[in-house]
Amino acid sequence: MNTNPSNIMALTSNTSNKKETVCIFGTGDFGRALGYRMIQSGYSVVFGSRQAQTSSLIPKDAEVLSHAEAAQKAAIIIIAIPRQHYNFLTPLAEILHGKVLVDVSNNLKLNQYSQSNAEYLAQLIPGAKVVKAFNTVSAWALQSGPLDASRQVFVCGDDKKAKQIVMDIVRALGLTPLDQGSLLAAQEIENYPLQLFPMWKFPIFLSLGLTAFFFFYSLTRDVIYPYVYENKDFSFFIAISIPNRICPIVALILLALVYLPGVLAAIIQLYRGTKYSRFPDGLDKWMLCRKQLGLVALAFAFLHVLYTLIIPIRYYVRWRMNSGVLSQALNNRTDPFINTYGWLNDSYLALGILGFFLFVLLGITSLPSVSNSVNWREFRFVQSKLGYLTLILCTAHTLVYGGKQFLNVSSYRCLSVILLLMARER
Ligand SMILES: NC(=O)C1=CN([C@@H]2O[C@H](COP(=O)(O)OP(=O)(O)OC[C@H]3O[C@@H](n4cnc5c(N)ncnc54)[C@H](OP(=O)(O)O)[C@@H]3O)[C@@H](O)[C@H]2O)C=CC1
Ligand SMILES: [Cu+2]
Repeated sequence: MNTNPSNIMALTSNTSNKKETVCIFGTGDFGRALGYRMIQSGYSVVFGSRQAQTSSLIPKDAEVLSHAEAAQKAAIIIIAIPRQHYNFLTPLAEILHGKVLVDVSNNLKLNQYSQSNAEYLAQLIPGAKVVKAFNTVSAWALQSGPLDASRQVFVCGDDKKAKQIVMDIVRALGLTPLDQGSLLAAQEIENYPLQLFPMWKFPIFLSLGLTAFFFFYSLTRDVIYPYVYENKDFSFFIAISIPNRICPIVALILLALVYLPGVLAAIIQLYRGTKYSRFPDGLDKWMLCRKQLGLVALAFAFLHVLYTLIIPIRYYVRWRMNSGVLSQALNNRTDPFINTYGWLNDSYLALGILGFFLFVLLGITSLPSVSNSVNWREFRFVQSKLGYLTLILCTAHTLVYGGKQFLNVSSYRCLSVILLLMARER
């Protein structure tokens, strides 16, 4: 066993170009990819395999030995073998005693086993120091260079020193280790690769739901009602007018939902009189996907801006403007200039511009490369103070636009269409 400080020194110092020997059990896709990458980074690699023969696929600078022989050559052993074959390790328990065992395995289903693979390994070889790592990088990403995929490697383990050694290897391979704590975190780490955009699911489904709701609401109000009661065909509203009504509303609701859980959490903390208790599960998950909620909201706000910018070139708008001018001319009348309208219109546009500007600023500061360059206090300042200001500006923008008229007309129109439908049913 040689996990003494001199070894750790050798691993961390960049001046020694020959780093220590690492053993990899299993010459499958992942074992080979990892071995290849390690050799490139200056490590000596020994493979432990069932057949001690070199195939052309195995990196040529690596030795291939039996499991027992290979294990004796290194203090760190990476187990690149699926969990269901782990029991072949039991006879090797004596050789593996005191060594750092790195579990890289993944499962096929979420929570496939009650115990995480890494904990199972630790239980099989009680004398070894098990560290979970590398399961979130693919063999493909390792071979094609780290820039192509996520560089983050989640690491967890009960032995601090062992974890440190593994994190240094991760760094030497050009990846970014993220310490996730003790081996208890392994279950969660093993579930990561099986999840599909876990943080995006809720924001995306929510925005789709809201979009559908407001679409039918606006359809009833602006297309079906005029068609039924005034026999006017405004179906072309579906292309721009209705989307441009949906986008700001959904953006505003989502943005409000970014800040609502923080308020709820504060209320819960005040009510409970302590901040040292867990939040309800739903609130916890909601808090965790706030960034994604905010980014989806920003996308909707962006669409709203685009839809608004093209208003002057729309045929319908130009036609309405022209016919307004014509009817004034024909009736020999001039509409007076109303100062209040000037103020209302300009202030609602100004609020919208400022709100959108701050919204974009919020989005930019949530990018990892930007948020890494500011400290926690600065980040908090931008994300909370600026966030609330954005929310206020955007809400004011919407209200000045004519929330009152909008709601009155809408509810009246929607209700009458619904009543008509019900009457038809009978
Ligand atoms: N492929 C990938 O992109 C990733 C894989 N992983 C994990 O890495 C591990 C290996 O995956 P991968 O390389 O793709 O799988 P492979 O099927 O390609 O290789 C598995 C290797 O395990 C060894 N093995 C198989 N059966 C036994 C057994 N009964 N006893 C002893 N050794 C056995 C074999 O090596 P040998 O013939 O040399 O004995 C075999 O090559 C898995 O746990 C997987 O979840 C994690 C992240 C990404
Ligand atoms: Cu607007």
